[in-house]
Amino acid sequence: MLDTMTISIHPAIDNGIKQGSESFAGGTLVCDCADRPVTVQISSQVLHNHACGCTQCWKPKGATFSIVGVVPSDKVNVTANADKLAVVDPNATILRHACKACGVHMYGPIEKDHAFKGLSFIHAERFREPGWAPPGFAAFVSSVIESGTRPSDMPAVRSRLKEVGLEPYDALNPPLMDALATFAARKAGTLRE
Ligand SMILES: N[C@@H](CCC(=O)N[C@@H](CS)C(=O)NCC(=O)O)C(=O)O
Ligand SMILES: [Zn+2]
Ligand SMILES: [Zn+2]
Repeated sequence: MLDTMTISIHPAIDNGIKQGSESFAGGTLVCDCADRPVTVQISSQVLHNHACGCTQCWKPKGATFSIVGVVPSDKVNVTANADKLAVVDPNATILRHACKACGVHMYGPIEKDHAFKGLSFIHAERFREPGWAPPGFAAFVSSVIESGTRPSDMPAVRSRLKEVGLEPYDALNPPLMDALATFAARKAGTLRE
């Protein structure tokens, strides 16, 4: 079993999670291309930022988790080299727009009928500017097994997440799970206010 100190979660988490700034109200997301990088202007702080262990979210090379959060979709504007963007999977709930050259996911709106419709998923580590809200929990933790983490290492992964203050969940955290269930109950006509 891996020692908790040797477990790598994500570079921006392993080396100490940086605090956000109260006054941060957005900035520019940049892809990894040296030539003609895609830039996306975000006019909002990132909300519900978290570590995600799923196989679908973009992560930097060597990372076990992604760092992902949301902003209102009307706060997202592609400002350069939009021609390099393509949707990774048009059938997914999150329409992840990735740079075709470097692979970085720049923004992923939810446009279908869904509790999170109108929000776009972004990777705040791609902001040029500091001050973005740090991740506050870890989601889809068990899913890291699907990208090659040994099942026997999962206790160490969860211990390390707790050690750095990110409560591990195997889906989303309780407030977001409640939002999904509230949406489902409203649709089913079973919601009690
Ligand atoms: N175990 C699956 C979980 C995938 C999953 O459900 N991801 C979540 C967190 S990002 C989701 O909301 N996906 C919606 C989507 O990918 O559009 C995997 O790792 O691929
Ligand atoms: Zn790129
Ligand atoms: Zn994910």
